[in-house]
Amino acid sequence: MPGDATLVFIAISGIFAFSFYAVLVAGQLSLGQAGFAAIAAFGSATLAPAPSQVGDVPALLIAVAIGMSMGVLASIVLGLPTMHLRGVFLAIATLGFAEAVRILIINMESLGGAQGMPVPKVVTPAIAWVFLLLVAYWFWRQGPSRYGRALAAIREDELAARAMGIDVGRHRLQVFVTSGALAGLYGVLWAYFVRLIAPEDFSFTTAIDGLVTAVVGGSTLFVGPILGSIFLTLVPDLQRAIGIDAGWIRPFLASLLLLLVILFLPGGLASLVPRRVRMPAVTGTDLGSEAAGLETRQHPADGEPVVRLRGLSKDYGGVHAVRGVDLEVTGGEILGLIGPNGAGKTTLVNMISGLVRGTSGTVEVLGIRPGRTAVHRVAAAGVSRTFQQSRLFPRLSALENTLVGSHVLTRPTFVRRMLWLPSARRDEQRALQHAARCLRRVGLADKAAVPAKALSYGDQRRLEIARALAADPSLLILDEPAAGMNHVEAAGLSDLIGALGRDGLTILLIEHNVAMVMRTCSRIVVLNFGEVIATGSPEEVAANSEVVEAYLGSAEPEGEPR
Ligand SMILES: Nc1ncnc2c1ncn2[C@@H]1O[C@H](COP(=O)(O)OP(=O)(O)OP(=O)(O)O)[C@@H](O)[C@H]1O
Repeated sequence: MPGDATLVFIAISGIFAFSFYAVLVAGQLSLGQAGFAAIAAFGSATLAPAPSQVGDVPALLIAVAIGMSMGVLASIVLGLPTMHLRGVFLAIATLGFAEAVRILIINMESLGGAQGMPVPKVVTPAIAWVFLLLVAYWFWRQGPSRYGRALAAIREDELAARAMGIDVGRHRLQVFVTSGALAGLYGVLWAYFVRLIAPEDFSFTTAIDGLVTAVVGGSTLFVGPILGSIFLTLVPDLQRAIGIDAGWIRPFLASLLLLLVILFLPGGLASLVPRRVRMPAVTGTDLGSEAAGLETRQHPADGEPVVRLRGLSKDYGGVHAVRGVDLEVTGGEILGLIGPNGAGKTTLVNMISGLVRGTSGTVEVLGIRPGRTAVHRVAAAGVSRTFQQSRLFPRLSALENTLVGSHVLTRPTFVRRMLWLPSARRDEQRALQHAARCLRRVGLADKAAVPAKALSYGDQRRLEIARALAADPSLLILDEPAAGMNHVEAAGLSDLIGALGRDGLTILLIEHNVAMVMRTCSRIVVLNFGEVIATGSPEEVAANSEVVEAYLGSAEPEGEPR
């Protein structure tokens, strides 16, 4: 049976690991937690009333409130200027912050300098574990909520998450602040347990310990940090039990484990825990938001303008990718966009969905101005898309991918899930049913539980469509959805697109499979060297000599020029 100190260390290292987990679930690597913990530890020890005055538990609770608030404040101050940084750049910037805090504290006489300051010992195993369980509860409820899924989507593919209507900047700051609050909690619990806190307690190695614990335990399932902490805290105990008392063994083992986990078990120990994906029973096939009981969306009526481009151009240095395109797409149209490789098709739809800003000209889509409006707002307005190179969330199941697609239609559920309110369950159930219907519509109902990365290429293309459909879009943009599909699959896809069009959806289809475009679209626009060279019905376009010369002339016998 582990001793009291071991129990406390497991709990508080677990909390510290959760402060890394909080950001890792959103794919963010930050190493400033030791700095937040130091600010919270020294701040609360200085400002909170003494336990002898107000009692142990009240003193600790006040210290926790002070420490966590300081962690939140510090993370906002650090987060605002650094949130645009990604990957290793954010890690370096936050590490620099933590070191600056440590050096500042060493030089502050009032905080005891390098010697540190004494703090009364108040934390017991019971107190530490109550805090750990509260934190674990938070992440348990967060995981399958709309917020938790949005974070997982950001981790898997930030650009695709934006295109699904997720406000990536806000979510990244939120997890950073959560991480600051938890690091603050860790700092206070540490201070009120070890009796003497010193700046060295919050050094670079402390941060690495927390990170290793989170990564070894697993950064995609909430039990990960607890597993990691139990494992790594018990190593010294085990060493002592078998009579090896060398101090280097724990850091050595931790580093070795980190290497092994990264190489062979990227999901950490938590990935050994089996996960369930519940496929809800589905009724009906209507994919509209109203039918799904989700936020309702008003689609443009037939003939109403959906997209209006005026003199739209995009230059990349000397490359004129798109030149002076004028185009209107109206409600209920299935518009095909064809042209040779490099003609500017993807650049054009990137401008329509707001991913790329035009060099000149105007874009108006569903009453908003993509390029001047954040990508997630364009998605929220009803523009949904697939990508030329599949951009699914690889480690999420097909059902979860589709649920993320419904982000813009669903209401937040995290806080209500924490409070166990029935309305949250109801909302989640509706979202699940809607997602399941979208999967069924594209023929993937039996693949709901399969991670996107394990699907066949054709299924991945279909899943992208299901994910885009889940937003109940007013404009659906499909960028080469049939690429890599065989003739039978492409014909099935063409039927699906036709059926969606008959349901009133406005669709913009980029495709090199000309036979499919001719069969599916009501109107076709042909681009060549960034310019529109023809617009008209499939028959008109097929008969246009300029189009035949620029593109169709190179058609292979089966009608699939590349
Ligand atoms: N980010 C970028 N930076 C520089 N040049 C770019 C960029 N994106 C596209 N281009 C160039 O713009 C031109 C149009 O590219 P785009 O991908 O839009 O064509 P496309 O018609 O979609 O081609 P494909 O059929 O091969 O997908 C090409 O010459 C391409 O090299």
